[in-house]
Formats: sequence, C-alpha cells, structure tokens
Amino acid sequence: MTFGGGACPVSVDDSYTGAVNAPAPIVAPSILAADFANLADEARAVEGAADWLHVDVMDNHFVPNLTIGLPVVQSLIAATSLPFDVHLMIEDPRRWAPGYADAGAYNVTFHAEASDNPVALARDLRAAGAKAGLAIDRDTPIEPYLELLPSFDTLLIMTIKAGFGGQRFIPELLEKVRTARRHVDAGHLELRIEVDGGIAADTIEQAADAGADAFVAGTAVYGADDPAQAVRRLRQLAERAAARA
Ligand SMILES: O=C(CO)[C@H](O)[C@H](O)COP(=O)(O)O
Repeated sequence: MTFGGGACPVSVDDSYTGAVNAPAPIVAPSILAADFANLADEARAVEGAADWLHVDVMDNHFVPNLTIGLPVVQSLIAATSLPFDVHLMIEDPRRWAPGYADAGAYNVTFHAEASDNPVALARDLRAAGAKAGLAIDRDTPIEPYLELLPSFDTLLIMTIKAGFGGQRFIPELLEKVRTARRHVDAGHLELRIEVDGGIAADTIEQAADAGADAFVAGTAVYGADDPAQAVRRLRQLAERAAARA
C-alpha cells in the first residue's frame, strides 16, 4: 500500500523490512497543535507532505487533558486523504479502540499502562483492519513489553509525559528507543518505532539516530508558517540520520 502522495510518497506495508533495508521515515503531524476550529483545513494543509495524520484522543482520565473523540475523528477521516494514526490516551481502550479501526483509521495505538491484555486488543484491532500500536509513557520501562512486540505494528515511545503538546523533548527517554531498536532488529520484527513529544528540527535526528523511524510533530509543524514545508524539512533530517546509520 502506497501513500504519502507528495514529494516523498512511502510504501508503508512493503517497507517493514527491518534494519537491513531500513524503511523510509514516517512523519506524522499531530493535530493537537492545529486550530481546532478548522480541523479539516488543518489536516488538508499537510496532505501531499505528511505520511500519516496523528490524532491525539484524550479523555481527561488517563491524562489530565480532553481533546476529541470518535465522532470528530470519523468526520476528519472522511474529510482528508491521509492515513490516520490515532493515539488513544484513554482509560479502557478495549471499549473504544475498535471503533477507531472500524472508522477506517490506519493505525490505532493505545497505552500499555491502560490495558490489562494488550495482545488481545492488538488482535481485535488487526481483525478490524487496522494496524495495532502500543504506546509507552514517560515513566514506564520498556523491558516488560518487548516480548509483546510481535503482536504489534507500531511501538510509540513518548519523549515527554503524555497529555499536552508543546513540551520539551526529554533526550534520556531515547534509551528506550535504543533498547527497542536492538530488540526489533534482532528479532527481525516488522514494527515501526514512533516517537512523540517535542520532535522538531533540533531533536528529530537524535531520535532517528537512536532507532526511531516514525516521528510525531505537533508544534514544529502547526506552529510553522508553512506546515507542509515543515513536514518536508523534518523528513529530510530524518532521512539524513537514517542514511548515516
Ligand atoms: O501525544 C502528544 C501529547 O501527549 C502529542 O502528540 C505531542 O505532544 C505532539 O506535540 P508536540 O510536537 O507539540 O510536542
């Protein structure tokens, strides 16, 4: 399946080939930093440049912030051509996550801290036609979850504390990315390692060097005068880092 549509379309399904043939970096603008009064226009502003559109669903319970839910995401999916990368920062993901897969989200990610049976939920998401993602928050160690990774398509490692955009990137959290990358490559797993929080032109290369190959960026994209150009610049930097790996 190929999408991207702009200067650098990427083949996501065909490119999960591990370290030897490293897949092209994914850049996923987070609409958390967009103008919520104009979400469809904001999403369309990065069509042709972004690979995925990252949507943060927050419930004011799992995190102390409240954003949007399924009806808004359904409408947005219908309004844009981008694949949706839904990041659920919610309690009880077993109840809600399959609805996002049914709505046509490309990738549905839920938090390890919120799930008592992540593998079963990943199975449900895949059965509903979505990719399954597991997210790890700032204070959660990665090691207990490594053995679950064959059940997932994406591992999202927070590089801030989940809940709010515009926070400062925490470089120490890249140690989790390094650990995950070693495990993924050693096991030849077909899995994207995604980083989320404070990703910008001055941090994306560190994250790529650590082994991330999917990058969520909110403020760095929607805070820019030209969001599409900001996405292209981020991808260029990630590609540069990947080329020297
Ligand atoms: O998951 C998130 C917050 O919990 C956001 O996706 C993340 O913060 C992106 O925003 P920014 O690039 O501004 O840090």
